[in-house]
Amino acid sequence: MEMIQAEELVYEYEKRDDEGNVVGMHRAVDGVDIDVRPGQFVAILGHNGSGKSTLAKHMNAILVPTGGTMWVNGRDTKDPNELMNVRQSAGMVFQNPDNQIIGTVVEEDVGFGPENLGVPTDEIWKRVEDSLRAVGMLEYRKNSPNKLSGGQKQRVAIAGVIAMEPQCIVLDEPTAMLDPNGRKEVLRTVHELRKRKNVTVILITHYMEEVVDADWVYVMDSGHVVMRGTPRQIFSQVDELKKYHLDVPQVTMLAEELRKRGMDIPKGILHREELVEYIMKAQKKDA
Ligand SMILES: Nc1ncnc2c1ncn2[C@@H]1O[C@H](COP(=O)(O)OP(=O)(O)OP(=O)(O)O)[C@@H](O)[C@H]1O
Repeated sequence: MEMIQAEELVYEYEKRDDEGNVVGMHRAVDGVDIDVRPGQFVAILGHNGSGKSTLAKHMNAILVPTGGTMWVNGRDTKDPNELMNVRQSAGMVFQNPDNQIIGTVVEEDVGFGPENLGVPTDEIWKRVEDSLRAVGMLEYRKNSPNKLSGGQKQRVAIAGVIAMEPQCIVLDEPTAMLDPNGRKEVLRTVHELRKRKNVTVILITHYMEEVVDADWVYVMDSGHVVMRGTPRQIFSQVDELKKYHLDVPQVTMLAEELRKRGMDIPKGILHREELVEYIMKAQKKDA
């Protein structure tokens, strides 16, 4: 069974005038099909306003479709009886860590989720410890979240989500407000989590570098999925991506430049080491 499945998903927001009267509808997601299998790392790319957040909010029933269907762990999110199950299956991490952290002490904050689920107290403490360890924040358990860096706060927010033991974690531009170090920290944490807990990860981002290790990539534009494939397939299509106002990772761009100038390098290079190998080979051939 798929972990996340959308079929012909449509979501329309109401457009309102200054007085608050509904003056029309705006279709933010327009007939989207996606499939995410358990344990996969799937990335969703798209420039501002392409509908990524609206789609993400369907994955734990913050929004329910106005057309089509979203299943989370096999459950239709439109069914009110499944709400708890859906919310427990897929945890969400948002852009701004300040809006997600409510506790005044780190460990208390991480414990809120399981507490709300009615988890017994000693089990809560076990989960808090385990989750903080998984994101590398255990030594900060007694700290006040206010004093942490953006990256650390975001890792606490992630710990708060995994303490609820979801099978799937949806991260909606979790690094958008972070400096380069914070971004690296959070990304490393997400990858560690996948390895240790085998959770399904859905990462919404517009940083191309964050996508190279994904199993599958969806590109969105104007509410539609316009490209889908492995990172290599997606980043081989530099011109197509430009059409959707997206770049390719720097290393892919550099490889593309060299390829255009006649060096024997294939399309869709994703890793620096790969590029170095090809350059070395090309040099040897010339020598
Ligand atoms: N609450 C809302 N009410 C009305 N329109 C909205 C609302 N939220 C988003 N929209 C509109 O829906 C479209 C898709 O927005 P969405 O936030 O899903 O895109 P996004 O790809 O996540 O963008 P970003 O990268 O800026 O977060 C945009 O045109 C946006 O203006």
